[in-house]
Amino acid sequence: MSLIVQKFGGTSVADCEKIVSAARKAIRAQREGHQVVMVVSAMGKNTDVLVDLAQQVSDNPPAREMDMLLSTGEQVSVALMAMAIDALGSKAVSLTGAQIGIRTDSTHTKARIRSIETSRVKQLLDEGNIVIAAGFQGIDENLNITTLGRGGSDTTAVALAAVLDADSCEIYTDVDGVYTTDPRVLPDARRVPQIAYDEMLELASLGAGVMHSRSIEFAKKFGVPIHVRSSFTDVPGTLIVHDPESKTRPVSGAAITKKEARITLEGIPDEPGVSLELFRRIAAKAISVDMIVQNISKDGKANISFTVPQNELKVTLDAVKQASELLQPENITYDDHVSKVSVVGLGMATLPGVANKMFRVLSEEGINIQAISTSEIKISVLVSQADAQRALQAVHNGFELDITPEDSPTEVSSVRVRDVTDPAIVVQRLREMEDLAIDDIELDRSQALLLVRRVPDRPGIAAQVFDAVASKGINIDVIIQNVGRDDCANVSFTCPASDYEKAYAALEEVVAEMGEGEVEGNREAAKLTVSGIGLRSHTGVGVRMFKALSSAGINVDLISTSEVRVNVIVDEDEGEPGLKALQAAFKDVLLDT
Ligand SMILES: Nc1ncnc2c1ncn2[C@@H]1O[C@H](COP(=O)(O)OP(=O)(O)O)[C@@H](O)[C@H]1O
Ligand SMILES: N[C@@H](CC(=O)OP(=O)(O)O)C(=O)O
Repeated sequence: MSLIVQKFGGTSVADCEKIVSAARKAIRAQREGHQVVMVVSAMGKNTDVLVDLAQQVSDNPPAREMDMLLSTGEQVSVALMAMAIDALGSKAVSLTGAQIGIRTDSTHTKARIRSIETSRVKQLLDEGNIVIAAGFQGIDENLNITTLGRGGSDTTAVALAAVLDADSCEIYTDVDGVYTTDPRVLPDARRVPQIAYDEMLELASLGAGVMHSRSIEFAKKFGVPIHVRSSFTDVPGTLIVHDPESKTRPVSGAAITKKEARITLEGIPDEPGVSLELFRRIAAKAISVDMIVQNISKDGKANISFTVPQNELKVTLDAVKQASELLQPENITYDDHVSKVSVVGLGMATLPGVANKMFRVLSEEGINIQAISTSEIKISVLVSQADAQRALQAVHNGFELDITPEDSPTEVSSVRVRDVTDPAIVVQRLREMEDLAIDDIELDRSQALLLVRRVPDRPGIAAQVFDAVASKGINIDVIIQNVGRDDCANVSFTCPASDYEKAYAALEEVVAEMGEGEVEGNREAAKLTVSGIGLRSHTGVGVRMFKALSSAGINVDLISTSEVRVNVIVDEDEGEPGLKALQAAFKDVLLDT
């Protein structure tokens, strides 16, 4: 008999009428012959209400007690759901995370799943029940209640689908699928019939709140197709699978994170181990650092900027202060009113010209780019919060995301291509639940690194620089722009070493036109890439990387991060030893491919 996991988010169970309607959906699926596991979130904005209550009694509520409190929201809704199903004449049993046996680590409010018991759920299903699981919660080894981070019910649903070998994992929500960008922010966003795991992973981690990014990590790792659909209509929705919607489009979606904070350390030593000292302390506080931007140094000094969620600025600054005792930065600056606008697409890796197009579109809108970070399948820019909405609209129009690609699939089908249900595989899945998985560690020795230092920090600069380079037919790889001092910015990028001279000449022309800036470069650079799943959400990945490189005495010139890749640029002669150091550092999590 096939098994379906159906997840209903807060908006889909916001009132009793909606609970009854969700109950009907589950009963219908059961009558069609499926076993049904429901995963249910807290009603409406109930979790926010609970957070608010906590803040009324304490400025700094203990994380353990937050979990005790927040988990009650889901307990209310699962019980009501079971009652609704019972009243409609079907059998149902509700279970908390602990009752299912969702074991997590002890990182309260951001716990990671370690294993899931399946026996009780399976038995209840075999007895003809609809099993209703409380989303977003688990229990640690000391029986403390934990929660998986805001939005974590998606992760509960996909994790249950993975361990139960479900045929389908349906995410019911208040939108009828995944859109090219948040339809509430941009009304001309378009629903896509299909999107690739890697794209959704990046989009979710860059602000597309429709899915919790860790749920996509699970789905990708275990090959679970996710079907996002509406609780209120029968529109076919969106399938999240391995392949993208279109093979001809470079960009599949855009996202915005409105509330970010940027922190910059100016004038720190440009030596092996510096990044490690900084990010080790931040990772110890379980903060996911985003958009790390490091520029190569002048006079032995480097600048590092990075972003964190606005509400984590204070804790991050504490960690930065600790690191500063050792690093002695000349200056620390921060801005807690920045937004990040990103475009994502698997096609970007092979179709050229995406970056300069994005910068051009923003420049035409007169929007100043404060920082840039790119990886193979995403480009992110940091802009002021006041410009964010206009920036999103401009890139959405610029990449014609509102227009359906010609090769877009016409049908959405959520049936899983089942792999072999070998008990040994399931046991292994349980053991590996949320482990870091590295697919590959690569060394690319054919890169050159170029830098334009001290360009004026005003709208249109990035467009001017990258239009000039692109017009010479040069394929740009990683781009980094950092916040500079004295209203100046530094722009770095890599390109094939064979194009180094051409790129250098193009930059000199641009600098001459601008009347400001200095060009520098290194024809002999190497790119080291670690790719896998959960690189950003596993806060220790950067630390492991920087530790390995610094122990081998290797200095990092430039860093770019994304959810699925971390790239570092080093001198070419340090490429080979760097590769060996990274292979040794990630040996335990490197997948055999
Ligand atoms: N790319 C996107 N596609 C669809 N919805 C998105 C996207 N980005 C953000 N969203 C937002 O995600 C919301 C659904 O997520 P959420 O409110 O967490 O729902 P639920 O309560 O069902 O978990 C939508 O209402 C929409 O505003
Ligand atoms: N109720 C939790 C967990 C969750 O995933 O909710 P939703 O499915 O409504 O995003 C939260 O608000 O974070």
